[in-house]
Amino acid sequence: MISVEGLRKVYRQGGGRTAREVVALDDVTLTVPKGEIFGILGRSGAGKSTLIRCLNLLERPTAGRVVVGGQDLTALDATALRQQRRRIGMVFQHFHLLQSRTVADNVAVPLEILGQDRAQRRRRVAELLDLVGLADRADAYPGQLSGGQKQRVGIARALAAEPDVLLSDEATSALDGETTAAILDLLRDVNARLGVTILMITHEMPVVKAICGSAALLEGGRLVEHGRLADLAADPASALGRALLPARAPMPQGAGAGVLAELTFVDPLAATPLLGLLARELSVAVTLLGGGVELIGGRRVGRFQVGLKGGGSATDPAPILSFLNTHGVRAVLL
Ligand SMILES: Nc1ncnc2c1ncn2[C@@H]1O[C@H](COP(=O)(O)OP(=O)(O)OP(=O)(O)O)[C@@H](O)[C@H]1O
Repeated sequence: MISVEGLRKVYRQGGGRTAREVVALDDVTLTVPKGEIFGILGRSGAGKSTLIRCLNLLERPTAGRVVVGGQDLTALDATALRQQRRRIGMVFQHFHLLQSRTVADNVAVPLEILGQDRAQRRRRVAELLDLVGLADRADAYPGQLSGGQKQRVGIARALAAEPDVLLSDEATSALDGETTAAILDLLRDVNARLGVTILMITHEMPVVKAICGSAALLEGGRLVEHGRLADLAADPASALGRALLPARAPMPQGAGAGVLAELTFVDPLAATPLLGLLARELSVAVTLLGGGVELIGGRRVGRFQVGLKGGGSATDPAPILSFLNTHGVRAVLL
């Protein structure tokens, strides 16, 4: 649904002699499949907002292509671009609602731009407010709403023109924990019911963990990693994976437990018999020292710290690690 190829954005900051160039995006290449909820993580200044503004061409990239639904946005003239932008809805951190308009009239803005008549607009607005759970607040003004309700209006407005893609720029960053969870539930529901592809920009890992199937990490304008959440979490070398499944409390010293290792696997139920196999085939005793199982990207991912003893492990753990790795368990020595 979204394909970004070699995206580069260079800003000029300052003027005259002190002018300097800032590379906000550097050769970013990314594909987001239809129906996916995709998270873009990164610290402040990593280039997240620039990426989202380049995705709908609010900002023109210095180089590279942005293809949405098969249409190369970077190749379009202004009129064609306005048409295509309707396929992309935007949700903002600070909502950007018109304070002098009611909830219903805020949601109707994109429909007015589309030229729909009053009856069509009224029908569609009622549908949208129902979808976001605000049917009873149609005549309220934004100033009379809570933050979570304002964001529901923002989401209804973003969906009004039936977009294929929703771009969410820190949509929950101004909300408390409970409200964040409710808004994420709503976005998940919108994704499941309408099939809208959602790209979420956030600096909060819990947001990604709660809702995304895949994610990417931006650092200094470069995309340093991306993939499916469960695969990232199962990869001990992945920075995103480490953040998804951080180390637990300090591990107790496994006195007499043998060589210490960390085992990571997707779907622990399928992997568990392997520990029995280790005992039978390599005569290795496995002592469980720590770890746990979490639901990440809709899949169960386990990470356990273990002691491995016997089977020659005291001197050479390589055969055990290689046995585990060939059976789909990522095993590293601690
Ligand atoms: N309009 C602009 N003019 C000049 N430089 C800019 C402009 N917009 C962004 N930048 C610079 O580009 C870099 C990336 O900024 P961007 O706002 O995309 O980061 P971000 O990851 O969204 O950060 P935050 O989470 O703080 O919003 C920063 O160094 C920033 O100073």
